Amino acid sequence: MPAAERPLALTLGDPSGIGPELALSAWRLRAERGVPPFQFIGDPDFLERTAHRLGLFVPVAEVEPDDAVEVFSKALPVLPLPSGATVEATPGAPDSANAGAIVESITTAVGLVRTGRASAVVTNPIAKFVLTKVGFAHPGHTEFLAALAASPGREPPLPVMLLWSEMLSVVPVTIHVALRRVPDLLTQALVERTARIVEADLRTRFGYEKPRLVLSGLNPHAGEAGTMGTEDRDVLAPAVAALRSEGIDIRGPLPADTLFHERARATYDVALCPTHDQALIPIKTLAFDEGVNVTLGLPFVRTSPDHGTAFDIAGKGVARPDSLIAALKLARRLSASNVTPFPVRA
Ligand SMILES: NC(=O)C1=CN([C@@H]2O[C@H](COP(=O)(O)OP(=O)(O)OC[C@H]3O[C@@H](n4cnc5c(N)ncnc54)[C@H](O)[C@@H]3O)[C@@H](O)[C@H]2O)C=CC1
Ligand SMILES: NCC(=O)COP(=O)(O)O
Repeated sequence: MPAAERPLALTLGDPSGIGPELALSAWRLRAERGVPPFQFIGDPDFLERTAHRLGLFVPVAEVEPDDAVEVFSKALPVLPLPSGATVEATPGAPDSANAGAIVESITTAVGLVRTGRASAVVTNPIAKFVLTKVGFAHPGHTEFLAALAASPGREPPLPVMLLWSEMLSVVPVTIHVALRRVPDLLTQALVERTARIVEADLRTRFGYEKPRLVLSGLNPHAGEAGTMGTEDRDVLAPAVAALRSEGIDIRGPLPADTLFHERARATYDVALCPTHDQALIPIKTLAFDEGVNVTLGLPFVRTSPDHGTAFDIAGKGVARPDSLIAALKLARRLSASNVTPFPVRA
């Protein structure tokens, strides 16, 4: 089935967070905002109760994956979890009892893409600590999806987190790790592998002819010639030189503090940053409602809103669906382009 005829697979996320209500809002705005057809993967009764509690009229329809697109104009299609797991959740009160359902929703979404019954995975936010508490071994979706994408007996692909918006796109080279571990993890090989994936995916998935990359420094003033830290000079600069010798358009390391003002942003398409917050603070400042988290380096398309579970506002009916809608629309666009899909299994 061509990607355009397949629904997106939208995961449950943390049911105590804002994800389920955002799914309801996105469905209600489907015509007005051009939201592509999606199916929510979770407990249909839970979603119905969520709509009722918020006073929203949203018909929820339990579907088989192949019926979701047809149903979407009339009702919000929900694919129950294959195990039959049900979900009970109090807004703003995360409970690890739901960890199984949260994870099953993600694995089911990937399975649907793998078998050609969904065009892409769109994830609702999860709170990492809720899963970690019950032994989940992955620090976030990004790393878990890479593990799910691994071929039997092979190393998982290196997943790359891209936060994308019309105004700015950024990539944290190290992702969900403590700051004190960054200098050890930030190797020349990691920078080079990350940049190659970014360059290739921006070209083949996003349609940039020759993407312009920059790399921000790790230390103040990009190390000030080695006097404020040596990583910029000894690790980042050699990585940039190697990548440039391969024909990749990348500059740096450049001081991080002057990389995100308007004139600087006009000189590149994506900024790679050594740490999570160096990358995510500028985009969440400039484009919190429009930003989309995209995992590059996978054999399928995965997007997500840029924000988290927002437990402080869950259940209050004030959460903005803009970033989820942007994530659904970008997933549709990327899955319609020339991506190498999973081999379709019968
Ligand atoms: N893709 C994912 O699964 C992500 C998950 N998280 C998780 O979310 C949890 C909470 O993280 P925080 O740092 O508090 O970030 P957060 O994004 O959940 O909330 C930060 C602030 O932004 C507000 N906010 C977030 N989304 C909003 C929306 N759609 N409309 C209106 N206001 C919104 C919240 O009310 C809060 O004041 C963490 O446990 C983290 O692990 C965080 C980022 C992404
Ligand atoms: N801060 C971004 C974030 O935590 C998203 O992580 P992931 O769950 O998409 O890996």
